[in-house]
Amino acid sequence: MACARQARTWATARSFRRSYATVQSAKSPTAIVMMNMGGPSTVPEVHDFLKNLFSDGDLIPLPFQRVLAPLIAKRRTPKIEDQYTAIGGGSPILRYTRAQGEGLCALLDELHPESAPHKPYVMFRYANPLTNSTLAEMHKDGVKRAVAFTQYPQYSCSTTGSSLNELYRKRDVDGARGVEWSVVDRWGTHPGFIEAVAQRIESALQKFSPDKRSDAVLLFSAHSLPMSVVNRGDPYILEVSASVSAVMQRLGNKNPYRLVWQSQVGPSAWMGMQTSEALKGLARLGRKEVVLVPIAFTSDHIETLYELDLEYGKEAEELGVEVHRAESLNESPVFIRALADIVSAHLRDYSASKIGPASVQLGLRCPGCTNAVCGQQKKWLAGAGLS
Ligand SMILES: C=CC1=C(C)c2cc3[nH]c(cc4nc(cc5[nH]c(cc1n2)c(C)c5CCC(=O)O)C(CCC(=O)O)=C4C)c(C)c3C=C
Ligand SMILES: [Fe+2]
Ligand SMILES: [Fe+2]
Repeated sequence: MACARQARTWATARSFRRSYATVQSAKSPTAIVMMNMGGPSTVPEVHDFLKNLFSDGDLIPLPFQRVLAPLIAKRRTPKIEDQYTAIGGGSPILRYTRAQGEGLCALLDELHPESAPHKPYVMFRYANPLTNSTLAEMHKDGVKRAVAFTQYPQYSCSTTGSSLNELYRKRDVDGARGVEWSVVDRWGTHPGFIEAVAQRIESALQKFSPDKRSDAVLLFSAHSLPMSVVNRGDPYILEVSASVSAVMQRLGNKNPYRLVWQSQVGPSAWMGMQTSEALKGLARLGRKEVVLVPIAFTSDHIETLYELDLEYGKEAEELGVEVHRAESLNESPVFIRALADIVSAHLRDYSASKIGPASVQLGLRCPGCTNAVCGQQKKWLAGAGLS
């Protein structure tokens, strides 16, 4: 009985807090915070991007991280600079994320007028705009309600988890403090996302001559994960697999397919099979028509434009394999509509108290997790992120 009474009191307090915040934020925008890793927009920004990336203990825990991270970044910079030069002089992720955010907020104003106006903010983990500068912008705009919206469709502690941990560390900074936060932390099987990917695959299939089309192998390719992360119970592999299954179902399972993994870094064991090995293996088995499908990242980046297109493209040519890559989602209107639907449903269900500020799944730490910040971040978000 006492428990039920306590739960009712909490529910009333939360509902009061929400309506109070809504009245307070009558004139300030609802912030839709587009979280992602980011990328260097120009070649001279590569070094700082890598330094930030190797300094992130949630992604790559290193002994003596503060000392080692700058050294590793410096050593790796020339190679990665060459890759960004080869794809046109920088990462297009900021441009695409801004376009996606603007498109989705324009739709959201119609889909969920109760929380309008909606304003997109980009919050990158390793490249500008970084967390602090985004929070400063939100503070300037007087934001009181914000949705932290991960742009990774499938959840991993090394990606979305890292961005949320960083937000938690900055919870007392102006722009974050006193803001009512909620989180969209994964959406890898949302029908709109699946539809957008399926349409990209259908366009790629059209590039084969009709007699070869149904033989083409759909090779879904996602960024790999170190086995140490997989083995502590990270949900990413499962969630990417679920996306692939949903896309195949939408396509009516008309083509054979495999899910393979790319972009492993360093000498430790990573999730396989590697994409380049799979291409070689398929060629050996006489499968000479392949569609490469990026499934875990929605905008172009070095893994699509350099690794898939240039590196594997050349490899495929040598192997005599006809490869077409499914275009990244980038500014696909079907995809932008999906983003708007995802946030609109979240805002509706949250304001009706049907869901909490974070998903039930986000509340569960990986069974093998030893990162204390993950636990603190989840507790903070479960309390509506109010400091
Ligand atoms: C869903 C996507 C990604 C996961 C999961 C991921 C995990 C992960 N990555 C590293 C190490 C590096 N990743 C690097 C670049 C990079 N990573 C992703 C995406 C995921 N990473 C992207 C899209 C990019 C490229 C960014 C771009 O603008 O193109 C790099 C830097 C490049 C390099 O030095 O090779 C490193 C390092 C780890 C260790 C990891 C899981 C723990
Ligand atoms: Fe990565
Ligand atoms: Fe985890």
